[in-house]
Amino acid sequence: MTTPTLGTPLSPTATRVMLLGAGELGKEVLIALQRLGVETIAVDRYENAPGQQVAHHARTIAMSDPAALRTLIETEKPMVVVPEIEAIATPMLEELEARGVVRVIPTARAARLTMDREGIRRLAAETLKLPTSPYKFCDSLDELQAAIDGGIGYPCIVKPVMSSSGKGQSKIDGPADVKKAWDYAMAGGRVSHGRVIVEGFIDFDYEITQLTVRAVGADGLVETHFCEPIGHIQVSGDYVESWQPHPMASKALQRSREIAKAVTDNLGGQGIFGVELFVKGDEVWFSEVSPRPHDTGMVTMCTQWQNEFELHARAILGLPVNTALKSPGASAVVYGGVEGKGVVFDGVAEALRVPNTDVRLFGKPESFTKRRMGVALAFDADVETARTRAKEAAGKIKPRLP
Ligand SMILES: Nc1ncnc2c1ncn2[C@@H]1O[C@H](COP(=O)(O)OP(=O)(O)OP(=O)(O)O)[C@@H](O)[C@H]1O
Ligand SMILES: NCC(=O)N[C@@H]1O[C@H](COP(=O)([O-])[O-])[C@@H](O)[C@H]1O
Ligand SMILES: [Mg+2]
Repeated sequence: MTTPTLGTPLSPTATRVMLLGAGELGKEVLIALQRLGVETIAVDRYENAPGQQVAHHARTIAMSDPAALRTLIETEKPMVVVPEIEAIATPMLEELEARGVVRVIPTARAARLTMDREGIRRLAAETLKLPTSPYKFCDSLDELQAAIDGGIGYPCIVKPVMSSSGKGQSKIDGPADVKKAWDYAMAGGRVSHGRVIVEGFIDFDYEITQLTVRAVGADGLVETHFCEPIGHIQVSGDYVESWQPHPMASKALQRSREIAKAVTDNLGGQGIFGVELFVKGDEVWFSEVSPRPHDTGMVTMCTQWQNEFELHARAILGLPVNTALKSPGASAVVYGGVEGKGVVFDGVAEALRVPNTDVRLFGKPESFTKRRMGVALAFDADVETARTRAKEAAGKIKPRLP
């Protein structure tokens, strides 16, 4: 591999990078790329997505439509395409990558395998033999009931195969919940699919995200770098709070990193991955992986010298990375709380008066009760103080209809 060269944006020498998905995570990747003089194209399914507001170019298409995706990539001719959400026509990305039209981050195969839960779960559990919850894939309510009766048992968790941030996910505690969970999954997936995964419930002590970076070293070979583990709390399958570093016994940390390395080695390419793991004592289960920055990793905006978005940008461009921690810290989510367009945010000044805090408002054009609209960040001498302050700051921000 040759040493990377960067060009001048909006000129014939520009290094052009396209983000497929331009939510809060993509917005920060775009900002990191812009700081390195990269020309950016932000694509999303709706107008004025957060990342579209900071990129050089904004495009709105149905990213799950293969023909629309191909036309866009062939027209815009980016050097690199960076998937930011799951719901993308990834077989088309594989085709374009195979034809040498574009480079996909980390690889088109990784984007395809992680776009639905089946690809990545079968790879982790069946090919790599990593420990996971027991699971079955089902295409009907009858199959779901049979899977539960046939061994998954209660409690268990049902998720659409294509969904994220807990959409369509629910816990089943007994036979009375099965139909409700099926109906909820059918309504909640990102692409209507009619297929779910049912997983046995893991009674973990805590869960972490192990951010793992594959970046090119001085010798031109890809090296793996680990961030400090991120602890988090999820409500209804969506993250509400995260902190870094999460204290871990050395054996559990070592096991977590072995699992993260096994999965990311197989997925390959360059970039950051968010490896989600459940931990009980020294036992560690693989849950899933994002081949991109992770929502719980937003905490790194106040805890690392190079946050997860900067790490992704650097790894993509073939530049060196530094995953060192700067300070313990925490993040807490600000939900919309209301339904409507053009919401206003009261209490930002009060939030920022909480010591050592910062705030990101994503600028999403429309609010839903449970849509993530912003995040509060706090650093401190210890994680517990940071958590308290991040939650206090988040609680002071009040979105309302204009
Ligand atoms: N088998 C399980 N046992 C126990 N808890 C689980 C299980 N599966 C999921 N959970 C809980 O639900 C959360 C969300 O699950 P998962 O990560 O699979 O959903 P997701 O929709 O992909 O979320 P995201 O896209 O935000 O990562 C997990 O972080 C965990 O707290
Ligand atoms: N867990 C995945 C995740 O957090 N993804 C982030 O949420 C955005 C979609 O938000 P929206 O549903 O509010 O449009 C995505 O674009 C990405 O930034
Ligand atoms: Mg998850």
